[in-house]
Amino acid sequence: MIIKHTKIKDCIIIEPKTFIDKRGYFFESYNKQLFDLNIGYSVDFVQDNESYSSKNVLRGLHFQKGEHAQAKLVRVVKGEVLDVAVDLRASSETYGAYVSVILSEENKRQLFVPRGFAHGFLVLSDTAIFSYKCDNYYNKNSEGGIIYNDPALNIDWEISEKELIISEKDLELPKFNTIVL
Ligand SMILES: Cc1cn([C@H]2C[C@H](O)[C@@H](COP(=O)(O)OP(=O)(O)O[C@H]3O[C@H](C)C(=O)[C@H](O)[C@H]3O)O2)c(=O)[nH]c1=O
Repeated sequence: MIIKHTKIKDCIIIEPKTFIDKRGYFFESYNKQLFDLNIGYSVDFVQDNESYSSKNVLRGLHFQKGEHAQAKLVRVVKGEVLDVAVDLRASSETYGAYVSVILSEENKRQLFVPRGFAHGFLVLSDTAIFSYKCDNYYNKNSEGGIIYNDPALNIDWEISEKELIISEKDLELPKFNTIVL
């Protein structure tokens, strides 16, 4: 497992060791002992999610508020996405900053998004299967979000608005400077 730090403390890129032979490949997509050792603390994931999306679908930017906040370990099983995490931790020196990472079935890269972040992704390939672990259960009443194109975040999604496929719910998300965690 290779760990790569990003410009945001605690938001970590993980590249698992892949074993390739004439049959194909194998890699451990999650190993608690290795993960916790590299993250530096114990993360107890309790829920796995999977979504399937077509090209130009953008899901996000989402978070859960308060005690229902979720840390996520995200990866792409099929296809390729531009994955974005925004630091919403009020005491963080990178508050309001974001990291964007290409996650794909090819690079098998994973991104650990700690609690206190908004998360979203844009599908770059024809289709994408997105799979992730959460360390807290889904709680509909604590869902929050930020509109993906908020100038205050200035996220470069590298796509024009007219090409985007995005839910009505996500189009109505508030701006960064109005959110309450
Ligand atoms: C997240 C979630 C959703 N649902 C139900 C609620 C809706 O009826 C349906 C679709 O939910 P939603 O449109 O919120 O799905 P996404 O837009 O993929 O949401 C996710 O998108 C970004 C990328 C994230 O990081 C979050 O994990 C999550 O918010 O699944 C559940 O039953 N359990 C869940 O954990």
